[in-house]
Amino acid sequence: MISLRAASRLAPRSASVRSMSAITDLVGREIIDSRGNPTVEVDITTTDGCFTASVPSGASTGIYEAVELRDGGSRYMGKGVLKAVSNVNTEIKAALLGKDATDQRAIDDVMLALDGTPNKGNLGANAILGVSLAASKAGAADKGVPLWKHYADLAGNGNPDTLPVPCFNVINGGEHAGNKLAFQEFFVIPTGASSFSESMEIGCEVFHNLKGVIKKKFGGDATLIGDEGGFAPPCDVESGLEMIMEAAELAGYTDKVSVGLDVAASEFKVKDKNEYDLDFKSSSPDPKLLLTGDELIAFYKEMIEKYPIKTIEDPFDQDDWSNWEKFCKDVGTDVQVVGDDLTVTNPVKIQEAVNSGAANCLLLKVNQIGSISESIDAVKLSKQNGWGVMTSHRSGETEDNYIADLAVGLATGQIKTGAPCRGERTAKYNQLLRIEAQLGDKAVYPGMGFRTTNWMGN
Ligand SMILES: C=C(OP(=O)(O)O)C(=O)O
Ligand SMILES: [Mg+2]
Repeated sequence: MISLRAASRLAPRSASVRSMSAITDLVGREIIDSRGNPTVEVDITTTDGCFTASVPSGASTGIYEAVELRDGGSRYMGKGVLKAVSNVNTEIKAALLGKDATDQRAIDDVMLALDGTPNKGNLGANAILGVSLAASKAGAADKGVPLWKHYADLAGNGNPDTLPVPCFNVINGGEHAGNKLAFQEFFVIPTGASSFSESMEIGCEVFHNLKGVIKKKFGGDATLIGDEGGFAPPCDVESGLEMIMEAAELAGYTDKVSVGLDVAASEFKVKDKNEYDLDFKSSSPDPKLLLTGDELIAFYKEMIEKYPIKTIEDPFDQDDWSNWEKFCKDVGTDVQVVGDDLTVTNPVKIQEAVNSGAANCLLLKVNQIGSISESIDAVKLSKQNGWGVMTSHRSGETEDNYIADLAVGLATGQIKTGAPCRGERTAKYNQLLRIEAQLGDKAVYPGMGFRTTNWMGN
């Protein structure tokens, strides 16, 4: 026989009978991320149960991101997060016990006030975000709805139906791999698929064929993988794009895929010069690979002519506004120009980029800003200004899969969460397959329409 408590979970509670879901306990702990570095995990207990969330961490972090509190010292080579954990277990816990987990904005506001800095430097964005995420899971459970629906409700986005187009990062370079490749991420994007599940099939088949292409060209050692599960061959930018298209052709999907790049150019801008060093990982850099901003723009345009590139992220350094503006003005109608280090999921930075026309898409990384409510604000501001939004993981990840729900709930239309391998990446893709099944016939896959999705919020 089904218990009353279990029965109550099967149907959404109506607003009139729903009681407040008070937080009765809050516990932070240190766990390990996909790179073997400590990160914060938080349990929130309410009358509905215990809800756990964990916080990701970047390697090519933007200088304007909210503060990720690390302990310093010798433990875990200075990367411990016991200070952030202690902030969860003391100050944040004391402030939130008894608060309603369904009132996400109030919970986040309490923590922002408690921190009292513009960049979460006191409590740590990693402490605040862990609690914010766990609270969102508790809130969804209290309402008896899936997490993606709860996120949609928090954003005023009605009943979302749109799965994101996955940007599979199948070649890793930059700070995410030990190869010579300067650009950080090379995406194969199944824009011609007719459903999310078909996009997974295409992504996986291209990925497997790419392994063969790389092995033939560079040998088996070159098929080792980088931080996000993509291959890390000793190739240059153009041959990376070429090999992805060759793999797509071998898999029979030339007409169904586009490609994209995350250049992560802040990592190789030459300090105080309008120059970018595309050989920055070499001990004796090749001077021919030192490009000015204009030369880099010319190179991007040449690649856009030759390959079906639909999106380019961080083409320039986070402070190089003039090159961003020039580039976006030139190519922004046809190609998505994505702000990551430039905008750091921060409404102030996004507004600056909107005003100057430096980008036309937000990369949504919740730990750059440090709370769910502020992430929703960032998405709303971007959408209101006609931007695209790409939901993103970090290069250091955990098994937590909430970004899949966030991508659907906020109708971002696109997601990047690595290659279709490694558990911390597949956790997100597999959750999207589950959500697609939950939506059934209603599920929409935007394909080429990934830049402008059905957004019901305001
Ligand atoms: C996911 C990325 O890498 P990281 O998490 O290292 O910033 C990125 O730059 O978009
Ligand atoms: Mg990036």
